Amino acid sequence: MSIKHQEICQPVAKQLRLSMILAVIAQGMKVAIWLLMIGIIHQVSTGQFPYVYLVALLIFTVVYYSLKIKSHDQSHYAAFRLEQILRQRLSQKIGKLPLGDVQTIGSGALSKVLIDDVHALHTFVADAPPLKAEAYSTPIFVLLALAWLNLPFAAAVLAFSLLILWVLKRMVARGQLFRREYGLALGKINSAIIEYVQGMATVRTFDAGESSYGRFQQALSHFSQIMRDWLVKVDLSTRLARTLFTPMPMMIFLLGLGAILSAYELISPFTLFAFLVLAMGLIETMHPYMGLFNLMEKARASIERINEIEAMPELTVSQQPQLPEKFDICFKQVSFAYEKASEKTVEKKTAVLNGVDFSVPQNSFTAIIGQSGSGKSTLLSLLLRFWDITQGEICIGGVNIKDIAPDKLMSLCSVVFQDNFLFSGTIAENICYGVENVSEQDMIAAAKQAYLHDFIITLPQGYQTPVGERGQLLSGGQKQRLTIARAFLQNRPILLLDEPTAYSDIENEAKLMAAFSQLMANKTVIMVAHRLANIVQADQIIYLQQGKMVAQGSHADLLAHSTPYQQLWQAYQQANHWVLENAK
Ligand SMILES: Nc1ncnc2c1ncn2[C@@H]1O[C@H](COP(=O)(O)OP(=O)(O)OP(=O)(O)O)[C@@H](O)[C@H]1O
Repeated sequence: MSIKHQEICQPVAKQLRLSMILAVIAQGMKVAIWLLMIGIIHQVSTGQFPYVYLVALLIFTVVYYSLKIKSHDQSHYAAFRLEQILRQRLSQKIGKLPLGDVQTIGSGALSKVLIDDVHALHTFVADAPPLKAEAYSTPIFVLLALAWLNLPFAAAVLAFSLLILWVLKRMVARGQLFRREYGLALGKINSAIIEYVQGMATVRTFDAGESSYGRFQQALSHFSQIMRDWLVKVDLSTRLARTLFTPMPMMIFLLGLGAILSAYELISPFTLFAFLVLAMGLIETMHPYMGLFNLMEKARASIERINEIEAMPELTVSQQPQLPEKFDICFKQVSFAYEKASEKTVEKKTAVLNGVDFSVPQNSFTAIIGQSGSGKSTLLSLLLRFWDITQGEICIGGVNIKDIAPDKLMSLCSVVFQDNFLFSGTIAENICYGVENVSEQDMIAAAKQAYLHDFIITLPQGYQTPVGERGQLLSGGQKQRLTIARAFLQNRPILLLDEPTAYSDIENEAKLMAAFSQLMANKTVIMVAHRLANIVQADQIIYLQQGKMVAQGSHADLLAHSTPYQQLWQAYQQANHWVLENAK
């Protein structure tokens, strides 16, 4: 096992070592059993009854199988333990990563690591240690036994075995090259299938599946091409090596050499027979080596993916965390750029926010407006430390958010996003999520405040209705109002709203805004909004354009002094007028 394997198996290293020691002793027993069998035939051929040999054979066989089973038990138990340890370690690690990184990797890829890769490692850890012990120790035992029988003949067998190993190594190297290409081609097919199946609704609506299906077809023919190339380039050497790995070539070699040596009376016919039996065993022990190699190759990619996650930088946590006593918010010269894999250097990264500087007094209402992509949602993500800012400082109550423990920071903020994640529990569980000891009365009151109660009571199971996986049984607006009900229950000092009326119709929007004004009372509120009508009441409006602040002030201030805002307001009025005119 390579260094990488050893590192990842460290938590169960002791148990794996025990498994290997037991496997080595078992293999020693196995060679002893072969020697006993040869001895029995020798005694029978000389007219003696091999009492002692038979008893010894029986005992050795029982011990051999017991050790072998014990060795496999140890490695399998270790594999189960390691699987559990790795899943715990990885989920703890994911919990400490910046949320933005978690979103970038994606839930699909992360669950693949936690489920498939950890499972692949289980198979490797369960089977590789005994195989490794067998593959390396048996040839040594066999060669020692051969050397004991006849040293020069044993040296010849060793030379022939090394030749076979050399051929095998060459084959492995060629196979390795192919394996990489094979992996890449298989990856392409997989993503083409996932894209085709997951995006089925879009695929059917827009191109009747032709272009997506075309991509899948392309990946498939690329894969077939690689397989054809493999047949031409690699298959010949594979078959050659497989042939060498059968007992036949070794048998021919031994019989040829043995015939010559016994013609010169250098070995007896019985020694030749003993060599034939033992050398067959030697060939047999090389098979686990091939199995081991296959296992290692399969585990390698999984180990790399697990290591990648374990090596990711965690959200930095202050050694002396502080808890703010006030809840005003301050963005000081904040700049930020998303790090993309293709843009490793800071210079190359495109800034999403550039020198943003504003304060939100405690219990006031600040609205963030701006064109799509101007960085409004990013601003909220930065306050929650989904990502850490590149330059500047964000403070709550004068405390830098990096000095607030991440869980405490979260406990200060209620968040209502455009796309709200729900757990696959009931409506009641989702409303009360993250809030302890909620009475039914309080929960219903919160649902009423969020204009959700009337809908819930129309459902046959009421508050106990399951919301489905990720809340898919509820509409976008219902999900959003459920999150608003949760925010009512949480009653945290800071409220962050990202397009809170995105899913509502005109009637509900008015109701929601009324609900929000209740929710916002005595809280520091930042609301990202597209609909300007909802924010004319804001104490302060921040207008972002391409990551820069172009205006700051109340609606009245901005209308009086900010040209960009005046233009925006005019455009908004015209659009509303146009909607009303056309609706008549
Ligand atoms: N996770 C991410 N990784 C890389 N780039 C991102 C990520 N999220 C957003 N961006 C980019 O950052 C810029 C700002 O995005 P952001 O979502 O903050 O804008 P926004 O003003 O909220 O837009 P909208 O009004 O459309 O929601 C966009 O150019 C977007 O492409």
